[in-house]
Amino acid sequence: MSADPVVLTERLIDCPSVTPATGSVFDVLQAMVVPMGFAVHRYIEGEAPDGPVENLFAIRQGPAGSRHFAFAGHLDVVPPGQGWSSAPFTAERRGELLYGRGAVDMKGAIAAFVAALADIPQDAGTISLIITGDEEGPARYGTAALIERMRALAGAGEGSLPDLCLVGEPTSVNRLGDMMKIGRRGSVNIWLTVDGAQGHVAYPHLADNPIPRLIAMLAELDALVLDEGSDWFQPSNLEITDIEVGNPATNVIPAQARARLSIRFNDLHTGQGLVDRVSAIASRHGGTARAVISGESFITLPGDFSSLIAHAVETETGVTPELSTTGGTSDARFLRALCPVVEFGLCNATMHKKDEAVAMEDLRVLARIYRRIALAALQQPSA
Ligand SMILES: N[C@@H](CCC[C@H](NC(=O)CCC(=O)O)C(=O)O)C(=O)O
Ligand SMILES: [Zn+2]
Ligand SMILES: [Zn+2]
Repeated sequence: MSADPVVLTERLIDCPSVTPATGSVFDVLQAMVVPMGFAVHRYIEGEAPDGPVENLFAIRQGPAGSRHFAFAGHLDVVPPGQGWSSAPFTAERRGELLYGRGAVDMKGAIAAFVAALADIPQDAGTISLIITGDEEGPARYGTAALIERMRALAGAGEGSLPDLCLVGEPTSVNRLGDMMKIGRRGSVNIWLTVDGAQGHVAYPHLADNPIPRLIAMLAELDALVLDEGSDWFQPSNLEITDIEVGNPATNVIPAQARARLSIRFNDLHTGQGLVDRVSAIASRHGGTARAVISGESFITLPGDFSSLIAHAVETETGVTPELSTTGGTSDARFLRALCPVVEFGLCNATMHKKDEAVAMEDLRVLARIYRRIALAALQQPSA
């Protein structure tokens, strides 16, 4: 089996795996790591619409008492959308770039994990891969469920929980190595409903139109300034992401109007605090709010772990990574329950877009960075 991360990325891209992912893409990953001595545990959980989701935990035990370092990521990808120059699920090399859905987010990083592992001796310590088939979606049966399985395995003596974990999300911006993520803002999605009374538009006194109340509610919510940012985080933001009435008739006042919000919040807030605040505003306008808190904000404060990652990046690229908490959330919000987590990966300019592409040389450099990180993390004294 080739350990060239470009070839490994091609094999993964060639398996369609839109969220929720199961099956062939996991078969391919399993075939890559079993010859390296990894024990592979695979689980399929959940039903439509949020499942079934496949998750994979692969572990190679080091000497007794050795440290355990984990690479984490996702094999699911967002839908390709329209307008690609080549087939999104057939990897294609053009010039210095490799094209295909998942090239940077994040099959390329998983290929780089594998290429790095091929070059790490078993006696260096315990290494694992924590790979989900639902990071891009609701994640109901994804990494959180896999963590439960890992805890059960560890309890049964069939593995151990990691001491440190690196998530390979595409954190770099303009060039490989310029940014790593040491934390993430929290995320909450809120569905708003305003009920009225249906009726004829020419007889409004016999109806109650919910739309003006929804508009007033959204205007008040949209005007909120949640904060100005904090020591480690950018300001929180509230975005209206959908407005829906679904009224096909020109002469009917509808019975109900709905909207949806997404709030990305920093460490000055909790998800529940924001839900309570939005609910109070909704209620003043005669509406209701239903919320799903995806995750709270978190930070892995700069220290030995972030330093060793920065050192590996600097050694291979000459670039000093900025320590950031910007952007969306990630599965690090679940993994932080196990151990300190930091994220580092490829350039993210084409993620979720048509013609997603990775520089093939970046894949090779990333594999070398990941190898350095794993070896250094396994040698780090226990806290
Ligand atoms: N469905 C959940 C979680 C969605 C996770 C998603 N993450 C990214 O897009 C990563 C991008 C980056 O690295 O900045 C997100 O933040 O939407 C939810 O809605 O919270
Ligand atoms: Zn991703
Ligand atoms: Zn993504």
